[in-house]
Amino acid sequence: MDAAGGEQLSLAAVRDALVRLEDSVVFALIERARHPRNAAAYAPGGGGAGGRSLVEFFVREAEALNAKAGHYQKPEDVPFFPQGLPLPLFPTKSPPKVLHPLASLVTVNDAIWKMYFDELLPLFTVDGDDGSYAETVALDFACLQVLSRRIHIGKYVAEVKFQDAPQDYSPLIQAKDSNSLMDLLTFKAVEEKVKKRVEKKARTFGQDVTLEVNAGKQQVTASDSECKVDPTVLSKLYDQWVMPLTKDVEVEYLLRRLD
Ligand SMILES: C=C(O[C@@H]1C=C(C(=O)O)C=C[C@H]1O)C(=O)O
Repeated sequence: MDAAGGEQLSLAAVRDALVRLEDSVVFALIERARHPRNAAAYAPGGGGAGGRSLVEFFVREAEALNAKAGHYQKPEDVPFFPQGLPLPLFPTKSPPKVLHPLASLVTVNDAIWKMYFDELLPLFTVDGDDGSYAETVALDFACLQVLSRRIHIGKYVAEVKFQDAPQDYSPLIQAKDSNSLMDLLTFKAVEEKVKKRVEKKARTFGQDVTLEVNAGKQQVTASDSECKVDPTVLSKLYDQWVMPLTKDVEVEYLLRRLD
């Protein structure tokens, strides 16, 4: 992962990459929240799209285009519909081989897809239909991609943790003890900070910036209901789904690490 320092992996560098991606996650949700739910974009489509919903049609087509351009070569860039993706049409540079070769098999995208549409979308979009279906699904794709990237960076997190303490991880991997691996790789104090920081980022990035001077201050702090995305949704997203799924990726990667 270039963002984590090329072939030189460290937990600090990987965590830095995760912190920067929080900005992208918050902005992607803010953009999608400009439109209401637009349920028609998720309903089964007509014959022209093989009965698929607009969102599925869009993501499949967008991933095919991305693949032709050379995307999905890195272990953290995982397509939602990998079956039958076209090959790159242009030369690609192989990413540094810092992970175990089986890393490419690890994907939790099905769970991310289900979480995003069934749980998350209703929390940060309002009921309604503004007819902007094409924009809506493009914004959904942006949200899905950034969430997936963030979560699959868990492969690098797991590799660094393994390299830092092979003597602790190896017996658990050999025993296929997923629960103990999960306990070993979990840092509760880090998770608490992540939740607080994403909530703060949503509160900061989600305000309208004005130049009006109010009571001597350049910018009045918005209440949560005035923010473009409810900041508590961000901490819930990370607490209930993003961090648990990242840790699932870590465990899945580690279970293959000695193969
Ligand atoms: C990613 C890490 O592993 C776990 C998952 C975290 C996350 O997804 O943010 C945070 C702490 C750990 O419990 C990490 O240690 O940084």
